[in-house]
Amino acid sequence: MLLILAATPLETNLLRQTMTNTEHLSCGSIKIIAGELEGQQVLLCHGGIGQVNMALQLTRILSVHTPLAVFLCGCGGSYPDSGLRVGDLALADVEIFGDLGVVTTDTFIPLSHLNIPQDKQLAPAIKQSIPLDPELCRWAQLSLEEVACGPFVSVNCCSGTPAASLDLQLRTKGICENMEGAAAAQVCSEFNIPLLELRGISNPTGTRDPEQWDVVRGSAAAQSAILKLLQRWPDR
Ligand SMILES: O=C(O)c1cccc(C(=O)CC[C@H]2O[C@@H](n3cnc4c(=O)[nH]cnc43)[C@H](O)[C@@H]2O)c1
Repeated sequence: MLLILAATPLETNLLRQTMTNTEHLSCGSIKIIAGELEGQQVLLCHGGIGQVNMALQLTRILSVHTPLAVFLCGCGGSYPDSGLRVGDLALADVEIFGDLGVVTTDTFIPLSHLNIPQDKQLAPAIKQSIPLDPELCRWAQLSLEEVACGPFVSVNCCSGTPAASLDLQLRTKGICENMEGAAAAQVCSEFNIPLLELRGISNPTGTRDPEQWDVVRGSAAAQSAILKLLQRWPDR
């Protein structure tokens, strides 16, 4: 069984319409839809917007269910030099906690670069970035015709100005910004479950001009790619 996850129901419309033999389950306060998609047994659910929502809900689900892999999908913002446009598809090879650190007058210091004493016996280590399963990522890249693969950046504070967007791009070399991926990557790594993250571009980062945003188009691109991957998923 595979777990398909998105932040919001808007990002799973197409998948939910395509699902067959559905059954509604609950896991605490989370609603899970169990069913079939492209011949695969799947669970589909929504983690909510933001890293805390996603970490909490995914932890709840993985405490009860053990999927072969988690497919995280949704929309995201493209960084200026990524070459990505609205409707394009992006695949994460690593997830970076983009705003975990300290803003000073002239720079940003990642939390991992501060000399914070750590005792890994007593507390979890600081993680600034989390690589996603390389085998799954490579398989997805080969299975999809047009997809840009690169670092994704998860933020609590989105890049709403050109300066913020450029700064994050330069610091992280990221191609796509979002608000949940790094949290999902950390939870999946804790549970030893491979994560694949695919996002359709809904907007360029650095602007809040509604003319340049299309969440429906971005979300549709990611969902179409998920359906394609399910058709090609090898029986394991
Ligand atoms: O109104 C704004 O300025 C604004 C800025 C960033 C995101 C939003 C959203 O309503 C979408 C949040 C949702 O979509 C993902 N997402 C899409 N584009 C971006 C982005 O440029 N930066 C960060 N997250 C983005 C995100 O994963 C959320 O789930 C509104």
